Amino acid sequence: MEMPSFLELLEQQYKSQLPFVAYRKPNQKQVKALLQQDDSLHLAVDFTESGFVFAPFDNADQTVLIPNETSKNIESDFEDVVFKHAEDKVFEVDETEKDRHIRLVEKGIEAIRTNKFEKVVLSRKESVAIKSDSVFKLFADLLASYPTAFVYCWYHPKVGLWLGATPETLLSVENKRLSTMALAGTQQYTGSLEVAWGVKEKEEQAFVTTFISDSLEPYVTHLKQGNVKTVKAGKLLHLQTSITALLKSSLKPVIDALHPTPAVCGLPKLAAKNFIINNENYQRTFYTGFLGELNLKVDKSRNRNPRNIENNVYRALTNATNLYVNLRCMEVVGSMANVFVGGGITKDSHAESEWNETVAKAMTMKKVLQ
Ligand SMILES: C=C(O[C@@H]1C=C(C(=O)O)C=C[C@H]1O)C(=O)O
Repeated sequence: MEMPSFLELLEQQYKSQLPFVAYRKPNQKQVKALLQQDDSLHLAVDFTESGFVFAPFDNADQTVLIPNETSKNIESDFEDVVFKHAEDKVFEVDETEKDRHIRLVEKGIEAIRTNKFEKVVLSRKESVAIKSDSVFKLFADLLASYPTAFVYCWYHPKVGLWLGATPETLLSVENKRLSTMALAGTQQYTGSLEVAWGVKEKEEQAFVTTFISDSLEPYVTHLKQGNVKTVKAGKLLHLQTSITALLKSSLKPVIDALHPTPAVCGLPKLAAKNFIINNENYQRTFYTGFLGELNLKVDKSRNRNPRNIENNVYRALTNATNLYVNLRCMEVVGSMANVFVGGGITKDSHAESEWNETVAKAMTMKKVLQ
């Protein structure tokens, strides 16, 4: 399907107030969408379901599912339209918000120094006016601006409308092959990937790697960790370690063990999570939750020519799950967008730098909103 017709179908679905998700996986051209045919709220309960999941930060809350079988599947190759952005606009600093975030970070550092936990990820929400006349233009702009991210637009009339371009995989499983990543540590990209990292960034990223490997251990075999490398996400750089393994259990216990990882919550998990819930002055809802394909059947046969009968007999249907952490995202409410941003706090954090980091992260979404 051509991109304009694809976007038109999404627009019709949205106008009819019916749930849908449109998404493109990192470094791919193909944009897919699931269009639900009624407005019921389906839930993923044990992760044996098939469809697209949208899970909140707090795993005590419900995970929404757009079921695969009963939804209409459409896809299109994204044509790279060039979007003209004004030179990065300088947004005015909201001094009240800055003070509030700095006080929150200082409280976090204090809690770490008095041994309440080792790391906590603290975040805030910022409301920004939407200049664009269509959310689908925003979506297309995100697709064009962030080719290496998982880019999505998700809607349910009973939940809301979210868009994002996340650099972080929570978990990918194809048949039994599992891959994930430990992503943390942030600095601005200034033209090179050859950069030095401070002790604070190296330590906070190492916390995430250790946690992920330890959490996976009971459920996998052949666990392997790659080297730590620098990766680019929009105008930011992060430290990343790839982790692979063979899954020997079902999905649910693995997801429960991983989510929320110390990349978005902290360590130990429960103490950090309680601190976040009691001290951030807003509800994260789906920010730092996860989203993506759950148990979708993908055709992995090498020869896709339908006339090649021999190959089709051996068509390899793979069961694939590809989940991403909901970062660099926004919730659209009327003509405003709530942009969500946070950063990892350790004993070596400086509150002012942490504020600046959230300002830089907010630009990922603000760039398409300006
Ligand atoms: C919490 C966010 O990002 C996470 C925190 C990072 C950090 O603290 O350096 C880096 C990448 C993400 O794992 C966010 O983008 O809001």
